[in-house]
Amino acid sequence: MSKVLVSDPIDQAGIEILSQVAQVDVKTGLSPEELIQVIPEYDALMIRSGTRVTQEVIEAGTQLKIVGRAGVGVDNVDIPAATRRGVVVVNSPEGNTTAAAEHALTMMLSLSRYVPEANLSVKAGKWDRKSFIGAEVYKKTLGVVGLGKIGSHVATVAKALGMKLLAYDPFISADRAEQLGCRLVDLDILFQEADYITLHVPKTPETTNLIGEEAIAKMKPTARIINCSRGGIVDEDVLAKALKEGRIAGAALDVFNEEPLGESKLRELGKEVILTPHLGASTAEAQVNVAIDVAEQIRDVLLGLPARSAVNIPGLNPDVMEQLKPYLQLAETLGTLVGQLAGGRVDLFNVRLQGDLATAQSQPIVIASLKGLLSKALRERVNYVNASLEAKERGIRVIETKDASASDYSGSLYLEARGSLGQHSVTGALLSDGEIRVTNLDGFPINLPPSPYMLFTLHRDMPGIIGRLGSLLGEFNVNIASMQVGRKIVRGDAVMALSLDDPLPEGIIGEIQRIPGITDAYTVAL
Ligand SMILES: NC(=O)C1=CN([C@@H]2O[C@H](COP(=O)(O)OP(=O)(O)OC[C@H]3O[C@@H](n4cnc5c(N)ncnc54)[C@H](O)[C@@H]3O)[C@@H](O)[C@H]2O)C=CC1
Ligand SMILES: O=C(O)CCC(=O)C(=O)O
Repeated sequence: MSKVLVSDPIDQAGIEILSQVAQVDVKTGLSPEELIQVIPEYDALMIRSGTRVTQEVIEAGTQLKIVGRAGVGVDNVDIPAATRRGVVVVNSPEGNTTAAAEHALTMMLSLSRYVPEANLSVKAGKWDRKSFIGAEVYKKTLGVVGLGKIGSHVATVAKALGMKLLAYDPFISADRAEQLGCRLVDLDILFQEADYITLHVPKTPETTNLIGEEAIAKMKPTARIINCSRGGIVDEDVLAKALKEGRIAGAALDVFNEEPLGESKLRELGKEVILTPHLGASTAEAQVNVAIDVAEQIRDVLLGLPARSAVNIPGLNPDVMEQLKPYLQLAETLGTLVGQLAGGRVDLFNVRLQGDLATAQSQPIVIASLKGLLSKALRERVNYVNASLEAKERGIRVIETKDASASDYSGSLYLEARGSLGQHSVTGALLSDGEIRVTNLDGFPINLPPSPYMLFTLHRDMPGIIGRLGSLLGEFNVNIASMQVGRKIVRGDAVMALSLDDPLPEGIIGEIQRIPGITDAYTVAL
């Protein structure tokens, strides 16, 4: 039975799903050393933002197949290290969107009306109304930095509050911004015009210290900043100084460079600052959503099924994956076949989607073909996550093309590989019942269902060869399941493709190659 380690607090709904397929151990609060010590036992790791999944953790996790982040941000996981090791990393891209957006809006309104400080004052026995004269957000300008899922929800609600909206997001179209009632502007204009600036971006080299000295210098003295995205996007020392000097009016932060927040000048400030301990996703609803979403994906991956929100399998949209599943199997089978025909050290790999298949998204099919191509060399180490990276690191040049006109079947896949045994090609298609057929080998038309053991020969089309090969296999006690001959012209070059019930014994290939008329022979094990 698989074993899952849950190393951060996760809703019980997630634990129940995992328990259907695995032994689940909940061990929260592990030190980095303790995590490295226990991780070799586990097939899956489920985390929130508390656990850092470093390269050391990934490398120690020799059984690890999947890391599930019950939330959005995966900046606490070393994705390149996971990808290199073929470990799938999944998250819950939408489970806490509403919670995080509502927290940002709560921060904005609380900051405007000094709610936290006023509350403390009443609880301390005071009745001070003069110190808490706030500001209305109605008709004020909100600058949304990052108009993704959370930023869009914030914009929608802020619009209903009567705010004017500016947005900065280099990856969002002006049309999309307009639909949300936002004017898409440059960052400088947003900084200059906004009364409130709310950040909803991932932490990247471009967004690190986005709010620093230069940005603050452009802001109005009445500007207020809200950060419920990631620590480090705001330079905390610069912010504390600007607030102390009254260069901006306020800030509300949920996330920090170091968490838990240690010593910080921000703690010394008054009602103009609100600090919360990374509570954006902390609603009962969001925690159920993310736990279920991620636990289901871990369960599926442990059962050998694809994950719907893998962050390190590029471009594999879940719906597209579902439609393409039979073709992924075809691609992997043909990749394995052509990889063995071409031998090791493949340096060029052509993938051509033909006929109806030419309209499909090619990337998953290329990845599946590469997985097959590398399967002999890398065995179970190669998977959908690392196939492209492994191919790149081996110097394999991958060329993908599409040809809608070139197919006998409604859709087919052509793969060609150049390796130590020369250049070889295979074409394959799916029958109406989903069965795979190899329809062409090195330019020779055939019609062969793939089987675990196969033998291919290149020979002259002349009488007696098939008989001699059959007798030789018989002598070695190898049973032939099916056989196909492909030729372009009578008595010209031809290929023979045999499905075998048994693996070929050592040394037989040399004997096959010595049969007069046979110029080459290859074995393939799928
Ligand atoms: N405080 C909390 O508890 C929570 C924090 N988050 C964080 O909130 C952030 C946003 O999450 P989502 O909206 O779900 O992500 P998302 O991926 O839907 O949106 C992010 C947006 O940022 C944009 N973006 C990327 N680089 C940018 C740049 N240099 N400048 C401007 N825009 C840029 C992207 O185009 C995208 O539209 C993430 O950092 C996530 O980790 C998410 C959930 C809870
Ligand atoms: O797990 C949490 O509470 C943090 C959520 C978060 O920051 C995220 O989903 O990116």
